Amino acid sequence: MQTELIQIKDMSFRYPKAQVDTLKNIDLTINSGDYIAIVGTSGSGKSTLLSILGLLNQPTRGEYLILGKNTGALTNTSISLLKNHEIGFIFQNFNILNQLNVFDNVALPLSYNPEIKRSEYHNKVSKALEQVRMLDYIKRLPSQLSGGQQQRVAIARALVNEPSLILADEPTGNLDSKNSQQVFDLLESLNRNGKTICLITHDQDYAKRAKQQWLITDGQLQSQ
Ligand SMILES: Nc1ncnc2c1ncn2[C@@H]1O[C@H](COP(=O)(O)OP(=O)(O)OP(=O)(O)O)[C@@H](O)[C@H]1O
Repeated sequence: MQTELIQIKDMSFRYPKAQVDTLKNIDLTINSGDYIAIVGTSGSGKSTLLSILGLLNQPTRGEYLILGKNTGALTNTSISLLKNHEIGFIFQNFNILNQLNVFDNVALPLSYNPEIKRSEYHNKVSKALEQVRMLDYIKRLPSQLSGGQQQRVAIARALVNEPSLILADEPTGNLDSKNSQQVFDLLESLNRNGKTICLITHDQDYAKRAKQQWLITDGQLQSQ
């Protein structure tokens, strides 16, 4: 049975000191197991919507619920915990730390999770690296990996806490077409295995590979 993971209700967002709303009256439901793509041109509001979904910004009006919890009613500490436990981020520029090896990069989100003991790190990191077929590279530094491999490490880091939702912001923006294919194949296989994915992209062709498409135009979201 599908459960409602994310509910956004009549939500608008305005940046401090801005004259107009960047996001306007958005309604969006994401169920567990969904794979949705949000497409839009530059400046349409994709990253802003992602910042709301990822709990980096709070709506100015309207509601954002995760697993039935109204995020507007939570303390900053609860928001941080929710972000760390329930959301895995994948960015265009990988955002992995060059001075840390693959193991330490993937383990990073675990260190913000007080419920996880150090003795559990190895199993959890190995499991995440196995899912992206990077276990053989566990001791390497990022500089010893290709761009595609670095992005797979970043995906493992997004998976390590077993979050409810994966948010992928232009995950192949810095990759060639072969590596991009591999990343999308990987996202699809994660989704087949039950992961809920929200992809943000300006690329219609990649968006079509998701199960559902939404278009954002000038801060307004509509189903495709
Ligand atoms: N910190 C900010 N303060 C004020 N306005 C902002 C801020 N960040 C973004 N904006 C504005 O909000 C609008 C949407 O920006 P956003 O970055 O969400 O678009 P985008 O669709 O992700 O664009 P791109 O594809 O170029 O990354 C733009 O008009 C932008 O100028």
